[in-house]
Parts: sequence; structure tokens; C-alpha cells
Amino acid sequence: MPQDVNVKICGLTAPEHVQAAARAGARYAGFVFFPKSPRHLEVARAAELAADAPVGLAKVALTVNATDAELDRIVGAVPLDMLQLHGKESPDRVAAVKDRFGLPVMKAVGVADEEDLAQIDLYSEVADQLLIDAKPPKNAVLPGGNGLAFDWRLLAGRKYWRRPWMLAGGLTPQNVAEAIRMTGAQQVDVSSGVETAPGVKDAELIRSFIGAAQG
Ligand SMILES: O=C(O)c1ccccc1NCC(=O)[C@H](O)[C@H](O)COP(=O)(O)O
Repeated sequence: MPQDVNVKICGLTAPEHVQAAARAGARYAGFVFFPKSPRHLEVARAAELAADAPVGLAKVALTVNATDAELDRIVGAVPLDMLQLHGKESPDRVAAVKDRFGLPVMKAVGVADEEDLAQIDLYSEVADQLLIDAKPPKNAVLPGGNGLAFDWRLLAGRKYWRRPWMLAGGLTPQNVAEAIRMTGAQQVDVSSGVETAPGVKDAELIRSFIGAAQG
């Protein structure tokens, strides 16, 4: 059974849900900085949430094509353990962000079909971790956090990428164990699957997701 699976709860906006995630055994807490998202946080609010997060819970700032100035504001105010780049950042941009901010960088790669897997190799050259997520639908407002899964069979038998990676996209308490079984993922990420409405996290769903992921 997958007890060692690391879980990231993404899009946290309330202290009680940060605490619930940590108590249930989450390894990472994701804070979204993308104004069009229902999970968007102002920098000051994220700073409070991150400062109060229990020791051992890694705090991840998620940005989308952010400029250096935007990242300066976030990194300067929020105690962080990792940056997640969830836009169209090039490999050179990933490397530049890593150098400038001195934090580990996780690059999100959207997958819909076999061809998309080449991106994982490309970004493995520069990123510390990869987030393998469902590619958003055309014209989607959000590049992630859409509650959509991709075909996990694309990852079957390929769990040994060069970098640590997380499986994301449409995971729920009901399907996460099967997703882990099919893909061999040792880390999983969820947002919509632990919400009762877009942007509204639920402590019980967080607990049941982590319980199901960790067996
Ligand atoms: O969650 C958002 O609102 C979001 C906004 C803009 C870019 C990325 C976003 N989320 C990225 C994540 O890491 C999500 O957790 C991941 O895409 C999985 O989301 P879900 O399918 O809803 O579980």
C-alpha cells in the first residue's frame, strides 16, 4: 500500500484548512497567486497563512507567467519552500527563476496525449520537480485547478523520470488510490477534489483524500 505517498493540497485559503492538511499528513501546501482563480490570495494574506503553517508542511507559491517583480513581492513577504510555475514559462525562464530566487522550482507540465510527455524530459533538465497535470481545455480561464483528469495509462510503467514528480488533475478521495496504482506516482496534488465549491476547501474531504492516497 502507498503509505509513503507525499500529498500536496493546493489552493488553500484558510488557516483551518492549512492545519487540517498538516494534521492529516500533507507534505505540501499550495498558495495560488493568480487573480482569475477562486483560490487567489493577496500577498499579505498568504504571508499570514504561511507564517502560521505547522513546521514540516512545505509551502509552495503557485504563479502563472509571473514577472521578476511579481515574484520579488511574493518571495519577499511569504516564507516559502518552493515555487510552482504553472504557465508557459520556458526552460530558460525556469532556470532563471531558480537562480534568482534560490528556491526549488516545480514546473507544471500539461498532459493530454503521448506527445506531451516530451515536455517532462525537457523540463527535467532545469526544474527540481515536475507537476504532471491535465492539460487545460482550450479557452479555459485557469491553466490548472480545473478538476479534470488525463488518461493515467500514459504514465503507466514510466514512473522513473529524472526528477521527483507529482501527479495532478481531477484527483479525488474516490480515485486517488487507483491513480497511484496505475501511474506509480509517489506524490499527488489535489485542489478541486477537496472542495465543496470552486475555491471552498473542506477539512473532511482533505482528510479523506490524504487517507486514501496514503492507504
Ligand atoms: O488551482 C488554481 O486555481 C490554479 C490557477 C492557476 C494555475 C494553476 C492552478 N492550480 C494548479 C494546481 O496545482 C492544481 O492543484 C492542479 O492543477 C490540480 O487541480 P485539480 O484538477 O483541481 O485537482
